[in-house]
Amino acid sequence: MASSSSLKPIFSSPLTSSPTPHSPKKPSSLLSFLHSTTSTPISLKLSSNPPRNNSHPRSKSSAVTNVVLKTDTSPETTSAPSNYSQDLGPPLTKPTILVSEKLGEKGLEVLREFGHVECLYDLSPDQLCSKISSCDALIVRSGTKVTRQVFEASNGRLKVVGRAGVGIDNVDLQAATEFGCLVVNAPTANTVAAAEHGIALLAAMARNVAQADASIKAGKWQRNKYVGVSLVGKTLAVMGFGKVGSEVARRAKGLGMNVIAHDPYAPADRARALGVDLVSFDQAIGTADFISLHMPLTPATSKVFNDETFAKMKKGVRIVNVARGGVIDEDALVKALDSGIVAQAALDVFTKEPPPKDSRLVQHENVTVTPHLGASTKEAQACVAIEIAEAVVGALKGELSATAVNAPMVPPEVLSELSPYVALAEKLGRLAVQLVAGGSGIKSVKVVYKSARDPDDLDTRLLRAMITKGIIEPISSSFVNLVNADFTAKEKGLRISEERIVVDSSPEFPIDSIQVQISNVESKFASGISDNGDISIEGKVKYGTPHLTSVGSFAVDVSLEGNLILCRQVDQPGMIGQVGNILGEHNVNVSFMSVGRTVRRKKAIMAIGVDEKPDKEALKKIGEIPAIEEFVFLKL
Ligand SMILES: NC(=O)c1ccc[n+]([C@@H]2O[C@H](COP(=O)([O-])OP(=O)(O)OC[C@H]3O[C@@H](n4cnc5c(N)ncnc54)[C@H](O)[C@@H]3O)[C@@H](O)[C@H]2O)c1
Ligand SMILES: O=C(O)[C@H](O)COP(=O)(O)O
Repeated sequence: MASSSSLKPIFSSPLTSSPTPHSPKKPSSLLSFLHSTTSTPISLKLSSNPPRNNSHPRSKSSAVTNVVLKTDTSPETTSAPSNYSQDLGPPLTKPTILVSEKLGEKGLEVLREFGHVECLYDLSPDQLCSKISSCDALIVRSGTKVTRQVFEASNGRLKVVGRAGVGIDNVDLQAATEFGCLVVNAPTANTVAAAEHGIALLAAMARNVAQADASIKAGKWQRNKYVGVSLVGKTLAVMGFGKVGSEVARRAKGLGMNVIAHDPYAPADRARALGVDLVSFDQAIGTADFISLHMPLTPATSKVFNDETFAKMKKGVRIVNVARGGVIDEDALVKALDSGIVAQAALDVFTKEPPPKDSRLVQHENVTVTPHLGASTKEAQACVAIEIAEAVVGALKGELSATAVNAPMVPPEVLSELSPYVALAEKLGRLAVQLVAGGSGIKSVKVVYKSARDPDDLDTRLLRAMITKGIIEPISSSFVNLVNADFTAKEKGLRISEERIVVDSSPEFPIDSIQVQISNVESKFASGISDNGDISIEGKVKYGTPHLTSVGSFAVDVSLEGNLILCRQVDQPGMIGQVGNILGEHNVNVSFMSVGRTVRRKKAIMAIGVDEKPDKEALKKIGEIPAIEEFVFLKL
């Protein structure tokens, strides 16, 4: 509801430095969405903020002592985290990239061309935590645990974690998301290597290769002891029919095996195309002679092979695991081996790596082991290194990453089409929140997108993220980006609902207008309240730039650049001149002006775009003009 006391001038807290006038820039990069306020007036600043003890997700004022892009836009005037956006050309300092496990030389070359690369292997958790606050990116394999403590210790500096491989179970994704840190992986480069290793273990296990090798090297000649079993004609159950699983299936078919698979999410036609039947979990484990594991380690798959499930297997089954040790309850497997339910196992991965030296499982005579070598071929490692280096450099440069694990994937063509609307979305969020009295207590925001396109043909995730950023950043110390927008909104109890309305306009443009409504709050500016009692503002993209087109029930038309003064006045001649004169006397340059009224000679709203923030004296004089009933100064 509008407060009746809102007829007084509203002063926002002053900027700590004067903004440099700039034309709005289109956010040309993902990092713009990830790490900076988009298309706002930007000035290059050297920031040497003292470290702040931020207990939670990336604060805007996090400690950075390098060049940052500071956006002088929020009422709280806090500095944005360091940024290497392409928008302003190459960064003045090189980002620091920590590589904590061995990475192929070609990948390191890609990294060195872009940043300062530090290869520090075998860091303890404490060492990693103390190093990470000076790093912009971290590249790991499966041996480094990227825990919540690592993100906390990074103090907001870590922008991207690159996993040089597939499995991201060693990265705390929830924490990464909360801290707005992008996680990328290299999902395809080691697929064939892992599949080949699975087949190698399958054959080696069936023919006792490792045991026979050890025996002959120990001076024995045990031809009868190491009689094997044949693969041809046997049933192989592939558990997890993804990239590696399907390559294993293809190869096993070539060996003459009957292949079935279990994967709750795999499309049946892909399996059928390889001549593989998708079956239930129980059917797979109950009928297979060999079981090969290829699912990820998740809460749902953790120890999914346990006493109960081993009991359902065909006696004498043989198991290969090149996925993750954690999917097997290792104590249960030892029991199943001892009882003969499982005749043999071949394991490349373990719950704890390396496994304890005295592990009964590793030492079991019917078990063949390798030290997590699935991805370790020269070819795969060369490809993985290049793939992850390019992904990390791309993310630091602000390019879209095709392998982001914790951010919505927006195809480049959609991104380029949405760019001006992304800028509009953030500005509308930023304006709407500044109309709220007290600036806080917002619980419910509705966003209405009007578009000529079918609602299903409109991906609004980026826009929602930027509206969230626009609303939250001015009123809190949270740093919001594409990765953590939904999380941050939820954490703050802010419900953002979206409505898409199909309108009769040109489908050439993805969006006709965006309206932001904030309900159940009081407003500093009574005229910002629409007929339904919500603060409501609407904007459009015109000539490629964001425009404000309505405030409450008043139509205006002002380009969203610089700052904005909204006045409600009696609709009478001379108002523009009076306000313009005051601003001119105080050396404030007016960039745009628009007047909208509901009824002639009654009430009108004047929207004035200004390059500089008027001083208190100028704002006081505007407030003293008798016909001005209320006004508000807003920073974009
Ligand atoms: N040993 C190694 O060096 C090595 C190398 C590469 C991959 N891997 C591991 O192999 C696994 C598979 O890798 P990928 O590249 O094929 O991944 P992927 O994502 O392409 O395939 C995983 C498949 O598992 C399926 N799945 C998920 N939950 C399941 C469940 N409860 N039951 C059955 N299937 C389920 C998914 O639908 C998906 O199809 C991962 O754990 C990865 O980390 C290990
Ligand atoms: O998930 C993976 O990509 C594999 O397990 C490979 O892990 P590595 O990079 O530690 O060899």
